[in-house]
Amino acid sequence: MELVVKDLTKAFNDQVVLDRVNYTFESGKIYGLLGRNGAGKTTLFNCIAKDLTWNNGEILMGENEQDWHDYNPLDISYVYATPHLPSFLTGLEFITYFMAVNRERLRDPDISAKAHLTQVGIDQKAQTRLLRDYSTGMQNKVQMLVSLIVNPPVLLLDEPLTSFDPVAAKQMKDFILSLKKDAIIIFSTHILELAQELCDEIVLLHDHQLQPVDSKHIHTSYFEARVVSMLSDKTDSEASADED
Ligand SMILES: Nc1ncnc2c1ncn2[C@@H]1O[C@H](COP(=O)(O)OP(=O)(O)OP(=O)(O)O)[C@@H](O)[C@H]1O
Repeated sequence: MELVVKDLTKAFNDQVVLDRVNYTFESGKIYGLLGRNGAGKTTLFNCIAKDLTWNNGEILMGENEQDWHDYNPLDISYVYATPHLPSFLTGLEFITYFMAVNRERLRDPDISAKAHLTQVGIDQKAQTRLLRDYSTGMQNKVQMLVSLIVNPPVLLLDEPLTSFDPVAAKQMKDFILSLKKDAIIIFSTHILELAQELCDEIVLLHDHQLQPVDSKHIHTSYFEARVVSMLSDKTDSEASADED
């Protein structure tokens, strides 16, 4: 499966955020999306999820070029940086409702809502509390859970894991890795170590465009210097000097 972004342009009034962006994402890979504050990472995710309309270009999905087609927003699971949850429901009510509505898309229909919540560390007592009384980390776990209990061809994670305790973060990382075989996973982060640990490819959103970082640099000691250079508009020779 491929997710293809073709000549995508998105502007808010006269502010161009994405300018003829092109990229092909493939299933079986985890992509790390890096960029400076305000570069447009969330905007790109919102376009892919069809939460936003765009000015020009196309976003398509398909097995290969002959098969590229428009897609249903339900094909995209999107974990927002700030949880969007119905605060008036308990964790258990929400997951039970979500599973009923998405019954045909569940990864494992035999796992109960209670078991799912327990799996991500929301204990039985917390399960019957209102979501508005959950901590940010707990809300993020529930948000992540709803994206992971369905079987999405594309999973977008906007700055995930930042609010998780070390045990939950490890659990979620393992969960994300277990989904990689069948999905296109793109996550945005400012934590370079996390990108190095999880990602097969690193893509920078810089100067309104997507630029790959050569994968031979990902696991090197100078990765941080290379990314900082690329995001600071240094020339290649200046970047190499920083790496020495
Ligand atoms: N709904 C909107 N209306 C107007 N401008 C917007 C809107 N959403 C985003 N922007 C602007 O678009 C630019 C890109 O924002 P975006 O949130 O996509 O950046 P980001 O890369 O996710 O940033 P960060 O790393 O800080 O989270 C910013 O200048 C932002 O102010």
